Amino acid sequence: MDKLRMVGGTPLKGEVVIAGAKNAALPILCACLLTDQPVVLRNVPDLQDVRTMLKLLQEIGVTVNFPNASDRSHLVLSAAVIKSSEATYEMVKTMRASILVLGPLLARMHSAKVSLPGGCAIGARPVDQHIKGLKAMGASIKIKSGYIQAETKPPTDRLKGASILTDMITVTGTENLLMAATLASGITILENAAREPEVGDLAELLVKMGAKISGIGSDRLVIEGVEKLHGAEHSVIPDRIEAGTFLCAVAAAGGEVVVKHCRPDTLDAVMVKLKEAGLQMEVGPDWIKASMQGRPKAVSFRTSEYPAFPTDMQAQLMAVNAVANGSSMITETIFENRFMHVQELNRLGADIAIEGNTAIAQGVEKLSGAIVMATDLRASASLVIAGLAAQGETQVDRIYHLDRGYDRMEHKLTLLGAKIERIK
Ligand SMILES: CC(=O)N[C@H]1[C@@H](OP(=O)(O)OP(=O)(O)OC[C@H]2O[C@@H](n3ccc(=O)[nH]c3=O)[C@H](O)[C@@H]2O)O[C@H](CO)[C@@H](O)[C@@H]1O
Ligand SMILES: C=C(OP(=O)(O)O)C(=O)O
Repeated sequence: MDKLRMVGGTPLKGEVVIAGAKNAALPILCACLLTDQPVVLRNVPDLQDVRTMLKLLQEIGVTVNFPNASDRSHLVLSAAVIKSSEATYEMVKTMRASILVLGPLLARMHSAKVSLPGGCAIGARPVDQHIKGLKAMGASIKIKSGYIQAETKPPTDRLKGASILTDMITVTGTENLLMAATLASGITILENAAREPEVGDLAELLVKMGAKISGIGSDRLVIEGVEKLHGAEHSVIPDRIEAGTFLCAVAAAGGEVVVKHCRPDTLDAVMVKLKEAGLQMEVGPDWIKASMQGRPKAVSFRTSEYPAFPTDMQAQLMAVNAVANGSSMITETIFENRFMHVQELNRLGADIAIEGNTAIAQGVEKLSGAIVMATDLRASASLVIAGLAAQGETQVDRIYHLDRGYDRMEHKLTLLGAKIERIK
């Protein structure tokens, strides 16, 4: 198992180029199942979850081509032939986003068998709203032997448009239902839809493929189903979480970094908090120049759905608070168990206590390097940030979690002057 070893204390300096968003790329890759024509994608991040999704799509019958061998971000996918409508437990257990094949497969093939994802480190994460929505669209769904078995009925076999109000805001739930609705007969209204930019990016691609969607970016999506979608070209939006992670690294370790090829307009809530923490930022159309002198100030925050502060940035900003001047309260409202990084940050000398869904951090002047263990994707990022700010050597174990969602993070940090290396 790979590890990251770093020696902290060096301020970061230089430029970092942000990759395409994992959470936009994953549903977008699944959208290619909705058409028998090729879909051309650019700015796809080269990370483990994308490789897993491509493997799953290939098992289903999708052909995947990289037109330029040296550029893994440019892909052509063709789902001309679907040979299987199944996502096995083996695939789904390594990546929950595999559930995103359910809506497109059901819409196009009229049946799908997808393993139930089950819980994971950050929470139970049920998919009941995906199932409820597809049932409202006329699908018959059984849960058998750990699998969601879904089908639509003759004579037309098409899903039917429906008005769907989800019990809570769900990102992949909205995406699954949105994709399914594009090929349904009639009009689907998704109320309480997730407004995350990644949902909007998927919707933009679907429109390019011939889907009729209005309300993109709002919490009410109206989809008029069409009989067929066609091929399209699309560039995945930049990853706001990767950009935010690098901004937090500068806030914690100090220095001056230009975060390039990002979308500052998708980072408002994160930038407000980092500004409060003392990070100086100059913002351009697709870049943020961030600089930090001295210690950050502690900032309290709570996670919530977009456009509020993202849960996927909670651990990274907590690492900043760990070395900040003062104390902060961090409330996690999306996932019930997303504080696994706290005990590892404390192993580095942080002073953070948990009370229910709130973490109370007393900033310390210096963290000291130690061996720590990554428990999930963003927890790993927070440990790397803390390790960069700590005195001495830190080793982060189990970075396969980090590799799921970051495109060569240690390489990008090395270019910024960090003393970091991967140990195989
Ligand atoms: C691949 C992807 O895009 N992952 C993101 C997506 O995950 P994901 O789409 O899985 O997260 P959701 O938005 O669905 O989850 C939000 C909350 O709703 C609950 N829920 C969700 C669906 C459902 O059917 N029933 C239910 O109870 C979840 O357990 C959670 O408490 O959004 C999360 C919240 O922004 C992010 O942290 C993840 O990075
Ligand atoms: C929780 C995350 O991803 P996933 O939903 O794929 O587990 C994340 O990106 O932080």
